[in-house]
Amino acid sequence: MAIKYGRPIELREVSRGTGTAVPHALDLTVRPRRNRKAEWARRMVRENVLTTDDLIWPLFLIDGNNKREQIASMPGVDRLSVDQAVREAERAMKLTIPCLALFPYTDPSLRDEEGSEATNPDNLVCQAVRAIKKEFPEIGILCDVALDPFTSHGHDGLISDGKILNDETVAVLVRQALVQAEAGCDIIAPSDMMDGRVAAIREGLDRAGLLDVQIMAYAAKYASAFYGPFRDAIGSAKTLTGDKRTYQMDSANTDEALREVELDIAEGADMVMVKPGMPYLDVVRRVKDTFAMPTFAYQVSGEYAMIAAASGNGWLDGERAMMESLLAFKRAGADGVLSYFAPKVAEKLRAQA
Ligand SMILES: NCc1[nH]cc(CCC(=O)O)c1CC(=O)O
Ligand SMILES: [Mg+2]
Repeated sequence: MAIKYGRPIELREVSRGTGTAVPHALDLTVRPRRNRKAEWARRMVRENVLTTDDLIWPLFLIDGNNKREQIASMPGVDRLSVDQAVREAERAMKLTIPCLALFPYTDPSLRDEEGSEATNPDNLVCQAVRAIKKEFPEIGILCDVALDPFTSHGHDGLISDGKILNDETVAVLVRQALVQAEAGCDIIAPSDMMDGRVAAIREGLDRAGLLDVQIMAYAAKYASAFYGPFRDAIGSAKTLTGDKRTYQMDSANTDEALREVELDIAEGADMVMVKPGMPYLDVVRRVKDTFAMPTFAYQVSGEYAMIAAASGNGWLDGERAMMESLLAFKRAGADGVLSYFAPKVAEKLRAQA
């Protein structure tokens, strides 16, 4: 007897010989629709749920006071001055969103070839970390580690003769991670895709006595067209020369993602991430099944923009598409999702509760 999904499928071939009392009814023993017949029944058999605990909310920062600047390619998302970011942290607390992720728009006058503003202990990100932690010590803060918000060329690393220098970049990333951790950041999230940076950052943190600072590695990060609106948001789209394909992954590969994740775990990552999200759900599933690590997905700016734009044009029910897109990450095995929809989702979940 063939067993498929643990169920003896030939049983239903056996004639019941009893028929049905209803005229024209098919003689079906199994009718999957029974379990979908009412809201209570659907709730009862539901396999995956999305909660506010699954959300990490990325915020964009800008210098100034009481300032909110719209980002054209991300309708509904603003760049925020530090005081406004603190207000959003308060909103996150009320909505029980566990963690914020911070990304700076660096003033062009502060960008240079080496991205030196990245290691300034008083840069915008560090200011925001301190300000948020002062008022809301209970909320988690994740800081991205990479040089692209700070370099004049928009790349994540140092460049020489048009080449991204791996090991020299890693040394700078360690210093960037240290200033962020010293400002009070809880999770260091290297998004640069240099080889060996997780081990180097772990060692740097440990030597500084920052033993409890976690590392969430952007372990399988692909060279993607879906980062476009993010690069508008942090102001690197116009200055970026070339592309990032010598360090970010080729979208054709999944075995390579497993090797990248394995290395980052061996180097000391506490959590791993797959990015982008929706076009890479197969990778999320493979990573979760292979390593059983806390696994996150980043629903990136382009994914947000697609849903927001279609919704703005009346082509999609934006709220339903948002909820469905986030539940898909849970189904694929993700433990959580970085999403620009985080506050909207949390509000929706609260309204449903
Ligand atoms: N290294 C920086 C970084 N960190 C997060 C994103 C993208 C996030 C998004 O698109 O929402 C990027 C962009 C990039 O690698 O070019
Ligand atoms: Mg790697």
